[in-house]
Amino acid sequence: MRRSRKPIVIASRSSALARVQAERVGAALGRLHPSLRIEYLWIESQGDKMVDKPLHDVGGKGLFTRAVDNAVLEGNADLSVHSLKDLSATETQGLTIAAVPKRNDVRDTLVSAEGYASIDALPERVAVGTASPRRKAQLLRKRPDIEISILRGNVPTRLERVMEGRDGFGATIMAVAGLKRLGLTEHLRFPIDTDTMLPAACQGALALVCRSDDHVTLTRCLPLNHAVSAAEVHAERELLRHLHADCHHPIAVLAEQTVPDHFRFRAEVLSPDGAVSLSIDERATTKSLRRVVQKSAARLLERGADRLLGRDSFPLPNEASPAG
Ligand SMILES: NCc1[nH]cc(CCC(=O)O)c1CC(=O)O
Repeated sequence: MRRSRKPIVIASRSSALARVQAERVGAALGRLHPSLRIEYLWIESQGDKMVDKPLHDVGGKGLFTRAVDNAVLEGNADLSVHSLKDLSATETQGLTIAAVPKRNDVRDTLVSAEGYASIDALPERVAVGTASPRRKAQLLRKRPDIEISILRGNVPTRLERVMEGRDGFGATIMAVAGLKRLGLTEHLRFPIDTDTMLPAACQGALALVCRSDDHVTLTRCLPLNHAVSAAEVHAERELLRHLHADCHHPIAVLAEQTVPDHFRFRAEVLSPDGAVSLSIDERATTKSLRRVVQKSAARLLERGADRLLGRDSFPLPNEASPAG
């Protein structure tokens, strides 16, 4: 058939991490469909070019994904591969997540030239570079003395700036998954357990995105979907939607299957300075997960999550201060 000779075109950002991720997915699709040619369309995003400013100043994280989304929407590519953490929790009109492969390590890790083994071990007033409001708030919550400064750029650049001690950064926090995928495992000596630092929604997971009406690509991608990972990340994205939040907000959320059919669902909403935090820690079954997410969101909102997220200028009620 002619159709099977048409290549499958995968669009992706051109950063080192994005390339590795897209090529892994391409290789897996190639193994599933040996008669298909796999081609790549590398797109340098606006966000990758502007590394010195906070994301919200350069136009939000849509900058990283919009050009790639458009390539798929316009038919220049069949599929895009993203770190799911970088995607908005609301799907772009006309696109859908075709598959979520098995999720990688969800944790963050502490990276420093000095080899500090934990957040507690960091020296007083050390400068930690991060552009993540979540990591900033979580660090300040544990260590209010730490000086946070903005460190953006792709993973190898950030690593280099910290390891060479340039610009005075004493340490940074990175996702374990990104370092693993890039083969930078020598920097994975000090992972932070999820009780100490709950990760961002969908950390460690990839998304294969295609046009919602492209049943050929949807069908081809389906075998790459990992049902448990998909259930976890869908729960995490649902919490973000209930809270009208994304990764610009100091929010952490993790759904994890503990034993088949049973999940632990944790979330944390912080004030930007880490002074206040609200957390929830729930159990759910596959069947109840959706309801548990919804109830958790309602409870976080009741306890003042909206105000923590800066949607209201009212002072915080007393019960919302540092206990949570
Ligand atoms: N924000 C950038 C980003 N998006 C996805 C990853 C790593 C891989 C992942 O979490 O899936 C990273 C790097 C990091 O946070 O250190």
